[in-house]
Amino acid sequence: MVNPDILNRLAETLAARQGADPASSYTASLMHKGLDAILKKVGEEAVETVLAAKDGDKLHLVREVADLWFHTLVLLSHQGLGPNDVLAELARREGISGIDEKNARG
Ligand SMILES: N=c1c2ncn([C@@H]3O[C@H](COP(=O)(O)OP(=O)(O)OP(=O)(O)O)[C@@H](O)[C@H]3O)c2ncn1[C@@H]1O[C@H](COP(=O)(O)O)[C@@H](O)[C@H]1O
Repeated sequence: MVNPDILNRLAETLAARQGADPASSYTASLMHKGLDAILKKVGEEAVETVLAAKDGDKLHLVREVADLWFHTLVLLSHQGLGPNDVLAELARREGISGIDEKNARG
């Protein structure tokens, strides 16, 4: 299994790209273009993910989801957020669903 720390390492790299010379990297260039350009990429990658899922090629799907995750991480970083904010929300929901299951069982 791949070490999940990759999300935090990538987030640190993305934070370092904020304000860097746009000519120095893809991420620095995208962040320099601003929120609308980042949102456009997130939308494109979401559509490409849907198309990959429909074509039945699992490697293609994994690569498109990686592109989508990467661009959502760029979005989070641009907004002063990071993967831990999303993981905390998922953990909170896991707690909620645990409570719901207990209630459902009576
Ligand atoms: N994980 C990624 C990553 N995933 C996807 N991409 C880029 O996202 C783009 C995907 O867009 P497209 O498929 O539409 O390809 P494109 O035509 O080149 O994109 P556009 O010019 O149309 O925007 C490609 O340029 C990919 O290289 C990524 N670019 C960088 N990273 C990581 O981010 C970190 C910082 O990267 P740099 O900013 O490049 O140093 C490094 O650790 C990289 O590994």
